Amino acid sequence: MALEPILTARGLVKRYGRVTALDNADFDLYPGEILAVIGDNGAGKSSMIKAISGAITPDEGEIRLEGRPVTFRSPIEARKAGIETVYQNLALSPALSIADNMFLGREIRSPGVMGSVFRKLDRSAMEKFARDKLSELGLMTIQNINQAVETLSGGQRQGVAVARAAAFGSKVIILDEPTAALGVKESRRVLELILDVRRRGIPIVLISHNMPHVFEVADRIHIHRLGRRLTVINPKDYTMSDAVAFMTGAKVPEAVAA
Ligand SMILES: Nc1ncnc2c1ncn2[C@@H]1O[C@H](COP(=O)(O)OP(=O)(O)OP(=O)(O)O)[C@@H](O)[C@H]1O
Repeated sequence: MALEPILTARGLVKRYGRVTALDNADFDLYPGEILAVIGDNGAGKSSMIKAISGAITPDEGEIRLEGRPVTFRSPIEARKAGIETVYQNLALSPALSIADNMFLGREIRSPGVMGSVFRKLDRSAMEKFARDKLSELGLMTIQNINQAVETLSGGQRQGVAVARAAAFGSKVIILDEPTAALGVKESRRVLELILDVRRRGIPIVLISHNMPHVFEVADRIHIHRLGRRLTVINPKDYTMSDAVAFMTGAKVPEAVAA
């Protein structure tokens, strides 16, 4: 295991009225790893990820990126710090092209006054960047980057979203159920993409209910239960049914029982 975690959370609390979504939750992500986050419905996985990615502000607790305390007031602030999140609903704009989608909200402007004053986009620079990023990740099966995203398959869309995250997420990529809506072949492609991203040295947080996918790619599995981290397991040491039993409370991991 690498030395120091790149991203940590300690004692996160988030209440919605009388519901406690996060109840003293801890989290650690190490450099270069794929960390799966699993848990029953309502366990607080999304709330934890939202806190880490700036989508909600926790009531209590501390988040550190590379050892330094951070407070994200919005997802944009988290992104600026290098944390990219791909949500299940993707936030791609179907009618726009692949290249445009790669740059939503951070378009490259033309040099000089045309860009700074007239906000003219540097299309060729954006297309080149999109093509480079997609081919780096082996996604150039998408032939035409000026193609509208609505003409792509679900797996290709997920690919564009992951490529975008990988292109800009300089430090951490968070994927929320990236294979949930996909068929077998497309899921496979996305899993390969996740492994490619890890090979390039970027750590990934993978929230998933799909145990085979989790066990296939994760280096460690964070099990969330009743608003907090129950334990972290190595997928080599446990079976999928152990993981599900821990998640639902049917079994208690030895470390926790002790
Ligand atoms: N905006 C909100 N308002 C009120 N309650 C909320 C809100 N967001 C989450 N909750 C509640 O907080 C708890 C944790 O929800 P969260 O979405 O974090 O769980 P989850 O583990 O991601 O679940 P799932 O796997 O079903 O997506 C749930 O009881 C949920 O109903």
